[in-house]
Amino acid sequence: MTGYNSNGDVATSNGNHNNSNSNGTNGNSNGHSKPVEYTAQELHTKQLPKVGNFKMCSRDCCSKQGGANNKAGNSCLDKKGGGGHKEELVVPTPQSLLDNNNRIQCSLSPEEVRALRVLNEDTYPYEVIQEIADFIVKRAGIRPKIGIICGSGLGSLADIIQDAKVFEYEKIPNFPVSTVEGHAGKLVVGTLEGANVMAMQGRFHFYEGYPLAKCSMPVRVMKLCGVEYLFATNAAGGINPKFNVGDIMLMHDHVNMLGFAGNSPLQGPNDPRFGPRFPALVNSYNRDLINKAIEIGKTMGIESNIHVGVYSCLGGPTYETIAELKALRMMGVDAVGMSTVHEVITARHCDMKVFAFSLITNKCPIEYSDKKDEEANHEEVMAVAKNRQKACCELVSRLICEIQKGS
Ligand SMILES: O=P(O)(O)O[C@H]1O[C@H](CO)[C@@H](O)[C@H]1O
Ligand code: HPA
Repeated sequence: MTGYNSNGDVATSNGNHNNSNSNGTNGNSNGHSKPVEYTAQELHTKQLPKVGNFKMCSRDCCSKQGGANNKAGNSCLDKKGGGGHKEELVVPTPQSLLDNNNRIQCSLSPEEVRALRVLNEDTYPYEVIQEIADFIVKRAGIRPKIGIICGSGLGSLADIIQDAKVFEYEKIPNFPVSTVEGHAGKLVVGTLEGANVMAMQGRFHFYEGYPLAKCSMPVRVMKLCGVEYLFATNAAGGINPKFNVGDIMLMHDHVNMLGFAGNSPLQGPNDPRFGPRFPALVNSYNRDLINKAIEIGKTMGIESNIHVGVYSCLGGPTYETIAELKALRMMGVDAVGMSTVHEVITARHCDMKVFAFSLITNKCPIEYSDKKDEEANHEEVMAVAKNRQKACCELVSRLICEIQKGS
């Protein structure tokens, strides 16, 4: 296995991470050029290459180009050599990096190694998150105070932002990409009700294959951009039998099912620049904002559609079984989804104020039935979200207006 030790050095599974081969000399025994040398500091200071230019390389490919077995060193990994991918940044397969003694043999630059490391590691170093935040703030020209995460089909929450600067996730260095329908994959920065805001039109879910720390990494980006308030929204199934499709549940607590299974966005070494090792989560959902939202709901004439309740996040992408739904209800859960909790944990860890709500897009069945129309599906989720986007937008804008009045 290839990995990185705490110094940022490339290491192989046998723990050998020095830059010499079995003869104690540098590189080239298999045609790949000199092994990479870099310091941990270097890994954190260089501009990152664009992912779009990456091309995969395998040992076979190297062999064809005269790589692994070529004494002349004409590897496609060696950009100075006679390799086939000279013009491109090559992402090597792990095997192609190892010589016959299982030692790293390649000519990746420190920047390339760092980009690969960020791509492959579960957690993001503080410095990388700082770079992403700087990238956004510099181009947006403002420091946002409120961060919004748009739930499935609720991307219109970002469409009401004025003087918007839009960043596609793909064009933000080291940002993951959205893969779910109803999550456009854009970051929108601008103003709403006079407040500087940034909104994620598209969030990252565990079931997309991202580790939780990666799913909620944008919350840390928000923090380093200057965000003080996180507004997290989601589409969810209503478990509380009093909830109807189209209702809004203001989250006042959560049950972290992924946490029960030993998974947390805060797993791994803790960086105290973000927050403490053991953060408390009681009072995670700002009571003042919940009360204000209830008042706003009354003035909007939708008080009977507004509830306060407990959300639970499961890993997805399957919707829940009847037995799971019954268990969740017994645990006091009112609405269920596949997101938000890891974002809230990350936001509370770095001391952001949190407001979150679920749009109830479907009623979860609690009895076995053959009726197909009682089964949850993503098309229905998005259709309901589209129908209720006006109310959700109004709630969010008016709450931001209240925050602005108080500041
Ligand atoms: O939580 P959001 O992103 O709103 O999306 C919800 O809708 C999708 C399922 O229809 C899942 O991703 C679930 O989490
Ligand atoms: O019923 C649901 N279950 C899980 N996630 C969801 N997202 C929308 N509806 C649901």
